[in-house]
Amino acid sequence: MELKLSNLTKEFKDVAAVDHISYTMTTGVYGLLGVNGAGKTTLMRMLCTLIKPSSGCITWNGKDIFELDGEYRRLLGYLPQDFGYYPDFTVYDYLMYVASIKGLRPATAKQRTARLLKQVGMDKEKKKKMKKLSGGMKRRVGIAQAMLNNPSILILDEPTAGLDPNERIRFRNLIGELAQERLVLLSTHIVSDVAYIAKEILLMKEGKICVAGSLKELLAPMQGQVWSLDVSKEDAETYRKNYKVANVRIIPKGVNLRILSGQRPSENARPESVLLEDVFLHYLGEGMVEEDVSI
Ligand SMILES: Nc1ncnc2c1ncn2[C@@H]1O[C@H](COP(=O)(O)OP(=O)(O)OP(=O)(O)O)[C@@H](O)[C@H]1O
Repeated sequence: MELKLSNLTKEFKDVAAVDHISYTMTTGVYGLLGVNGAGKTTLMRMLCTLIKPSSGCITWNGKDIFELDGEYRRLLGYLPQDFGYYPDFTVYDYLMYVASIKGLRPATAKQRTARLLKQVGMDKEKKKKMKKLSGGMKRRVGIAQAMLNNPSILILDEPTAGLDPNERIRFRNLIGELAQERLVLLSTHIVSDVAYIAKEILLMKEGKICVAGSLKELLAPMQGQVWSLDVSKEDAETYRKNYKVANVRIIPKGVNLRILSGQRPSENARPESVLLEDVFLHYLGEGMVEEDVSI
């Protein structure tokens, strides 16, 4: 099983939303990480054959996916960022309806729906109307609908958007489970969504993959470049101007900074182990501020 992107490009008027991407994926979870506007959705929509590339190609086991057409789409499950549902349908009826659109026979549809409702933990809620579900529950139904045809390729666009931390963990576990026998590509701008479960993480910026690999491979080159430093509020401002600061935390004596630097930024700086957040900042240029710190 191999999904291969070769020199894949999608241009809209004056923007290259996806810019000459080449990458090969097999089974397991692939995490596509990038800030808003990086090109994640455009890439995923091409992988779902919803839009055609401007140039380059995507092949599944060596064959162009647009030529495979329906044959490819039968292997595909997709959860778009805003997935449409009928608010007055119950969860069960909604899934049965999607199953019929996907061309499943009624007996298979019933069987799959029952199994998926259990797998995504929505069995008890199956008679609830879609409009009455929480954000996390809706997302779980979203995954279930994408899984109805037992796809070999599962594409999830921002599946954890709007979820609380518990739902996020639950979701990660579910995705990890589903990826045992299929290719799962999941986009997010939340680092922790992919840090634990992705076999490979692709960092995307301005239409390009700037770095990709396993968590270990992404962390290794940055060892020895992450520091923790306690400073006064006044000094913090200077450090923030002069260094990439991955995190700012108020402490009783002032401010604790997490600094990315090839050189020790101060004698008092303590080395820290690298996190995926640091890699994100290093390549994508955005850090995190834990608290409201107007310094
Ligand atoms: N149909 C379109 N027409 C014109 N420009 C578009 C179109 N779709 C996307 N773009 C542009 O392409 C770029 C990438 O957008 P895309 O939605 O793929 O990014 P993203 O990484 O999914 O962002 P987000 O996390 O905000 O959804 C953006 O500059 C966007 O404005």
